[in-house]
Amino acid sequence: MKPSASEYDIIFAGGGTTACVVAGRLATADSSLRILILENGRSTKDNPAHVQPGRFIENITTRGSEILTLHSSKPGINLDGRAPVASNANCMGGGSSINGLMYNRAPASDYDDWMQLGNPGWGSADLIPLAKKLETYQAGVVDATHGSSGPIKVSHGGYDTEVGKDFLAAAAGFPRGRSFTEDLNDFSTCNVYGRLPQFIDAETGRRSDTAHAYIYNQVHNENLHILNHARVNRVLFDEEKRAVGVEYQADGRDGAMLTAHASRLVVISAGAFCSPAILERSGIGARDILEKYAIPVVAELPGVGENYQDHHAVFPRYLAPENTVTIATLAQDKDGAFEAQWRQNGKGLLAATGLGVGIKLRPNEQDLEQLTPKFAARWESFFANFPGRPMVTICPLAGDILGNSAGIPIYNVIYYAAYPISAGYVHIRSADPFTPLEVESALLDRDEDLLVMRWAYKWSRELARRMDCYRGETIVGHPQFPGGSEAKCGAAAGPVELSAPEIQYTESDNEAIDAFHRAAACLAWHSLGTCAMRPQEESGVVDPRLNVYGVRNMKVADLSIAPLNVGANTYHTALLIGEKAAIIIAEELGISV
Ligand SMILES: Cc1cc2nc3c(=O)[nH]c(=O)nc-3n(C[C@H](O)[C@H](O)[C@H](O)COP(=O)(O)OP(=O)(O)OC[C@H]3O[C@@H](n4cnc5c(N)ncnc54)[C@H](O)[C@@H]3O)c2cc1C
Repeated sequence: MKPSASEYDIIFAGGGTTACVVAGRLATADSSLRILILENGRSTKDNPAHVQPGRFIENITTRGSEILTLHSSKPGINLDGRAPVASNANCMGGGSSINGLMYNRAPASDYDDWMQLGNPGWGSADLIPLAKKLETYQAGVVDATHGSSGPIKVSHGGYDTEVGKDFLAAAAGFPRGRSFTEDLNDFSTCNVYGRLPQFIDAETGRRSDTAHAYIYNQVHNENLHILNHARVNRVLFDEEKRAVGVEYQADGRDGAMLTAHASRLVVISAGAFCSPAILERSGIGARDILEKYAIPVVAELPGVGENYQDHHAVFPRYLAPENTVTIATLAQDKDGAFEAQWRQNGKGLLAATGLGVGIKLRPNEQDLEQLTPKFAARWESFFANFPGRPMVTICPLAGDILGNSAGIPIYNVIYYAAYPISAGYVHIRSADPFTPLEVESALLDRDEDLLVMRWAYKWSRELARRMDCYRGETIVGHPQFPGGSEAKCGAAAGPVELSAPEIQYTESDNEAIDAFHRAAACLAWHSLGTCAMRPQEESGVVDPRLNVYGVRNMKVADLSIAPLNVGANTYHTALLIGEKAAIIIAEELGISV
């Protein structure tokens, strides 16, 4: 699967999550198609760092890691001048090769909204059959939405943590009127607790990423070529604005600038940060940005790089008893028992993530009071008539997402806002592909977004302190409540009673929570929206067949095409976009996938 020539039928700029689905489906359908995938990062094939689920925190917390590209955003207006860091995966398989493996499907109404924006074929009725097609569901009943023979494996992994069990037990006793479900991922269920499956193969305990599921299993196909450490600079056009190939740099900054030719199609699939950047370097974008960097205008599309969205997340830290098994326990496995077990039967802590239960939470009337009248307009227009839409997702992690080096057992009770209102942008700062991008994250820019986080903090803490494993809060990783406040954080001997009264927060406490969020909220690695699939006159970049407006033979296929946010972790939506893109391209090639 090495490049043998510079002539191809289809070239993919980026070999991430979505690209692997599309390229893999097309290569399977027609092995005579000459396909080239140019991926900036390394190969992930059978690399334990990528295939062992338990190592995901290690992947994302290792400083200076080659598999994560960091983007320093502009200081946020609601963040006391803090400049949040956004990041994307930088390796074959993209996010699917390094992410937290959490299987979380968005509500059907999100895709129906996409369709109503002028995108026929992208509604839930079109996409749910693809959700079935792409998966082998090992986490419960195969039914109307879950599949049994797709390439992506979904299970509960190889190890259930006590932290997860404690969370569900606390939820059962927490008197706030939410029940339980067997399936949080049927595209409509919301506001109930349950298990959240993971992208893990139940039989092997391996991560189910798109590089292994769609590409690496096609070694027999000599027409499917992968080039790693190849950074796409720009797309090349003929005089009729037909994309005819790409210019890319191999092996880093000092590598040679090469070209590869595509006779049929160039697919940009470099993710929400890098796809708009490739478009801009190719002369597609807002005129003033292109002219600023002396890039000849090929197509004037002011929407390129705009509409950047993510989820806003916080990871409060709670203390657990000394022998609590968390993901950090893997580091203490000096005799290699976890490794041996994983190799023997795909079970144990290496076949787990420490995640696995949670709730997609919506406010009831009592909660809406806490959200104050400022939130009323947003509630009425976006949530009230869509019962499948969560306001936040809350889930415990047996471990510390920020890396727990001190050896103290820690668990997080993570919450993230499912639909922040704030939206930012991503643009180039130079025609040079190695210059860092200009990113405006808009994290918590809107006061309504801060209100949602305040509510989520209180809710998640009430659950956390009822968990059997609760031994109090760490001081760092929580609001600094004023002296004498009932809400003050610190170590505790054990959990409160399930029926204990909830903490009553004062106005000063609320201010402390907001200050904490300004200082600690972060982007959730769920970036999307920067090459939006919308009508061109509404700042659209691609049409419903993913064609870039104003040029020919060029499509975008990744999460950048999402016109609106989705209320769930985004791997699943990337899979749907990949399956849909494969069908669209196959139709145009006259083959079937
Ligand atoms: C740390 C992390 C944790 C996450 N956890 C979860 C989770 O638990 N559950 C969930 O559902 N989702 C999760 N996500 C989100 C999910 O994985 C992503 O949204 C999804 O994988 C994005 O898919 P994509 O195809 O849009 O982009 P990507 O998968 O990011 O693919 C883009 C690819 O393009 C490559 N590239 C970029 N620029 C160039 C260039 N110039 N030339 C060549 N190649 C280039 C990149 O290296 C990358 O491989 C997580 C993401 C991250 C990063």
